[in-house]
Parts: sequence; structure tokens; C-alpha cells
Amino acid sequence: MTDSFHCEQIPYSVLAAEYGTPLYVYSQQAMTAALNQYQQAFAALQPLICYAVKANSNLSILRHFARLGCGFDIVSRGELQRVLTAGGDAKNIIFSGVGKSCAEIEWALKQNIRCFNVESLPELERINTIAARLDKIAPISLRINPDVNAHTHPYISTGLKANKFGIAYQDAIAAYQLAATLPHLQITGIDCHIGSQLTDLSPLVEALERMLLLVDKLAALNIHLEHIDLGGGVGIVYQNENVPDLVTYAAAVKRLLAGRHLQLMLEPGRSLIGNAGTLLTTVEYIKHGEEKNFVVVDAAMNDLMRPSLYQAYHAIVNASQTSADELTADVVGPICESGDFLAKDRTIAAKAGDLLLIKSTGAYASSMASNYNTRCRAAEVLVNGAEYKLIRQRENLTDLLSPEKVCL
Ligand SMILES: Cc1ncc(COP(=O)(O)O)c(C=O)c1O
Ligand SMILES: N[C@@H](CCCC[NH3+])C(=O)O
Repeated sequence: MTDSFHCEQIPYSVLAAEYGTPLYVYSQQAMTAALNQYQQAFAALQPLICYAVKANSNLSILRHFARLGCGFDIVSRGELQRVLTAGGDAKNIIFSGVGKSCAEIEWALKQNIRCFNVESLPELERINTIAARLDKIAPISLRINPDVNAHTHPYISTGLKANKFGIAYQDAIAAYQLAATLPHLQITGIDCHIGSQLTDLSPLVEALERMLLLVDKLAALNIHLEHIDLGGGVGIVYQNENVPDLVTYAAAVKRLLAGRHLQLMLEPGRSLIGNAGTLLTTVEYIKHGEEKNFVVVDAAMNDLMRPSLYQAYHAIVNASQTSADELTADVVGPICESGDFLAKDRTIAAKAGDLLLIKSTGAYASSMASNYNTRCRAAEVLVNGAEYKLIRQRENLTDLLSPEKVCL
């Protein structure tokens, strides 16, 4: 049974009663279904799907995707450690990010990861130097910034000239030529990632077309690539957005890659986990202000930063049999910031004690959580059919305070 009050066969109210709120709840079947959609749409191209760990890095979730055959896109030593701990195969790990430190590069080389997605010329030199010291050859791909407008929120757009990510398009050929002279690098591919929560397919296809122009120019220079990685970015429905259709996307990619011997890689994050997650929260107070009404809940911007950071919309459903009248209100948390809101001007019927479900919070919610206002990070539960498991226990104050010392 799946309706808005159940996660698979489990009523959200049962989980809230057992584990308390705020609580993140994930549907394992929804994750599997999201991955199946990719696997089926792109079946003819046999892509390596590298789940973007930053979207949700819980170890059980990584284990689930590893078991389903995913590779992983990581951006830090910490994420590498998580994937290995969860049983992911280093040979299917790609390492993105503009600021890889020497220690991170060394560690990743020692683990024999599949590839570094290199974002600058100094990074190329750094990887070559470290690989030489370790007597290794580092497989590298260059992340190219194709200067394509992804038409998404400016904070999550990454493929424009003004963004810090990737190597500028016009510098790409020279960067590959430099890489070809560095003896401890092995050029394996090319990649891009133009932004997140894309609702339109055309920028993704345009980016691929621009990358293929480079692939051809490189081939003419005798630099032959083994793979092309199109990044992530496929948007999900939070409210009523149109989102890219994977079958149409795959067909366009297939047409453009026809006749080429390039292994396809993808780095989806949000589209694999976003709609599989729900954040449960309890109403503390209904507060009638002079200009506005407020539904004050026990979750806050530290649990779900997206509304504060990007004015992002998340649907909110009252899971209690409420007797309250509808009102228009901001749904806010207890944090001492006016920016601490989970919804603005929402029509909602709620009273103190009601259980609210904040939808589409599988991606970039728990992984972006903080301890601001000395709030303990919430617990996480994974549901599979009629079974559920606690996959992260709620933090407690000992967890929070123990790294600190009173030494004055
Ligand atoms: C390099 C890279 N790959 C993949 C992703 C995953 O993106 P998304 O969650 O939009 O699929 C991101 C995040 O935007 C990223 O920075
Ligand atoms: N954190 C963002 C997405 C950024 C993805 C990282 N490049 C979000 O919540 O939508």
C-alpha cells in the first residue's frame, strides 16, 4: 500500500511514534525504481551509472546502490571512505571536485579508483606529481565547462563561464595536450556537469554536442578517449515541474554517440533518491502574528536547508486526522534565523501535535544537515515493503559536545 500517509506498507505515524521527529524516511523500492528507469532507458548504451554520493551519503543507501551495480561519483576523502565502507568497488569510483587536496589525491590513487575528473591545469600537475611519487599512473578525465545555460537556480548551475567548475571550453584542447605530456597520467575520458534540478533536456543535449566537437578535435590530434561522462542534473518533480524524460534523453544520447566507441557514464544524484525520501516533523505551535501565521515545527533549516538556500519548494502533507481549520502560514523551524523556513505562504490545516510530511527530501536534505543552534541531526529510517530499519541513529548531545574541550 503506497499512499501519501504510508512509506511502502508502513504508516509514517508508526515510524514517528517509534523513532520520534524530525525523522528522514526513505523508500528502498522508490530508489530501485528510479535506478531501473535509468537502466532501462539507457540499456542499449550500457552506461556506468555513478550515483552522486553528495545527494545522500547514508551508508545503507550507498550499499543499496552498490548492490544494484552502481558506480559512485565522490567529491572528498570522506565520501570515498563511505563508499568503500558500504562495499562499493573502487574500480567504479570517479572523483570530482575543484579542490582535491594532496592527501585526497594520494588516498584515492592508493585505492585505485577508476578516474579523476580533473577541474584545472594545476590539478593535472598535482595529480601527475603525486602519481610519480607513488610510482603509479593516474587515470584522468577532464571536466569541461561547456558554457551552456542549464536554466536552473543560479546557486546550482555549474556549466557557465562564471562558475568555478571545470576547465573553460576554449582551453580544453590545450589542457588535454598538456595532460598528454605528463608521464604519470593516462587520459581516459571527458566529462561535464552543467547543473542540478534541470527541468529541460535541451541544455544536457547541447552540452553533449559541444563535448563531442572536442572529442573529434582531440582524435585528430591523436588523443583518443575511452569514455564520456555527462554528469547528473536531471530534475525531479517537487511541485508541478516538467522534468526531462529519460527515454527521450537516452535516445538523443544514443543518436549522438552512434558509431563512436565511447563508454557512457552518468552521475545522477537527486533523480535516484530525491523523491524516495520524506522528512517527518511534528507541529509545536500555531502562532498568529500581526501580518502572518506561522506553523512552528520541530524540523528546521538545519535538517532541510533547500528552502532557505534556494527558496526551494517542498510539498507538505498533514498525516494526522486533524480537526484544524485551513490557514495560510509560513512553516518555520525553531532556529533563530528569519531564513529558517520550510515553506512560505502555504495553505495548510494543522494544530499542535500533528505530524507533517515534508516530501521529496531524499536528496540534499540529510547530507546538507548541520548542528546549528546545537541541534542534534535527525535519525534516518529505510523502509522496504513491510520492513523498516534504523539506518542512522539520532545524534545526541554527547555526540555533539564530546569533541570539544573546556580548557580555560
Ligand atoms: C560533479 C557532479 N556530479 C553529479 C552531481 C549530481 O547532480 P544531481 O543531483 O543534480 O543529479 C553533482 C551535483 O550537482 C555534481 O556536482
Ligand atoms: N544542494 C543542491 C544541489 C547542488 C548539487 C551539488 N552540485 C540542492 O539541494 O538542490
